[in-house]
Amino acid sequence: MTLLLDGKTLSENIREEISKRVKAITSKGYREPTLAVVLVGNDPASHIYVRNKRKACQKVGIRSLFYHLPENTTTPELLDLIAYLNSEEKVDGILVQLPLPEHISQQEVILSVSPRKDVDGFHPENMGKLVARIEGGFIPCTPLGIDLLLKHYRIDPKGKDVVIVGAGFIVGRPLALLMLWRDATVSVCHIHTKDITVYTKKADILISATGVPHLIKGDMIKEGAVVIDVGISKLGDKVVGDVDFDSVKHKVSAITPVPGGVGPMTITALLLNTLQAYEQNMGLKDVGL
Ligand SMILES: Nc1nc2c(c(=O)[nH]1)N[C@@H](CN(C=O)c1ccc(C(=O)N[C@@H](CCC(=O)O)C(=O)O)cc1)CN2
Ligand SMILES: [Mg+2]
Repeated sequence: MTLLLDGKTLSENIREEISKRVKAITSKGYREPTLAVVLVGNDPASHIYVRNKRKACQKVGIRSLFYHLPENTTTPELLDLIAYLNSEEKVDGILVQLPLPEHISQQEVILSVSPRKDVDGFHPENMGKLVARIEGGFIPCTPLGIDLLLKHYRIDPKGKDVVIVGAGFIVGRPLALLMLWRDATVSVCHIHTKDITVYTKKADILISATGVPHLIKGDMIKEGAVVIDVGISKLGDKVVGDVDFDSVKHKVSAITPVPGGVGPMTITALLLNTLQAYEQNMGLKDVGL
């Protein structure tokens, strides 16, 4: 029997808990948590993700402020906005949707967000905490969502061979650090890997985050492996992942669907990070809340 790792239902349950926590705090007279969402340009997928994030915020009682800047925004203009949001006491979290237009320096933008408001966990201070295994930083949303999904289904990466396909900044690299934190033996494959099948075939837990539709086929996988599919691509009208679900599903012990697996967990992790930013900003733990 193959276990379907249902990120949609788990997300709904966690969001319910977040909503209860927000209600409990605001009913004591505290203001609501606030997330500033920044979108530059008109990438259609980014528009959808931002809309979904804002809807999710609204449902759990997090206020979201939306800053939609034109495609031709310059790096200094964007940095000015971020400096303002950093200084605003009532803004707990700042999220700059990626990818940014080519002419904007992603590096400068990431460095400019205050580490205490960096709910995406992209600032080097937060990435550094991931390297050093220091609690209390922000963990990037997709890696955190995957970690929560594995925990929920009692899949412990400790001592396992975890193979990550894709070494991107948003998922692959921070996920490798998080899986090391969880005591897994981690391999990361990328565009220059000679033969990814050598690695995928030995994975106890295989996580693919490439955006190449149906890259991972059944004959590339070890019998009984756990497969986590981070990819989201369009094939015609269908949303598909990196994993060729039909050829893989009978061979594995557990697998995430696309949609409804990692995607919703990414947004749930953002809500959790925003709640964490709010609680730290308001000093709620100091007053016993
Ligand atoms: N600042 C950030 N930018 C980006 C991030 C991020 O974490 N922070 N991640 C990705 C995109 N992303 C969130 O921003 C994201 C992608 C997909 C989903 C999702 O729920 N997917 C659905 C399917 C969606 C569909 O039908 O098209 C699913 O898997 O069920 C959520 C978030 C890049 N940018
Ligand atoms: Mg999914």
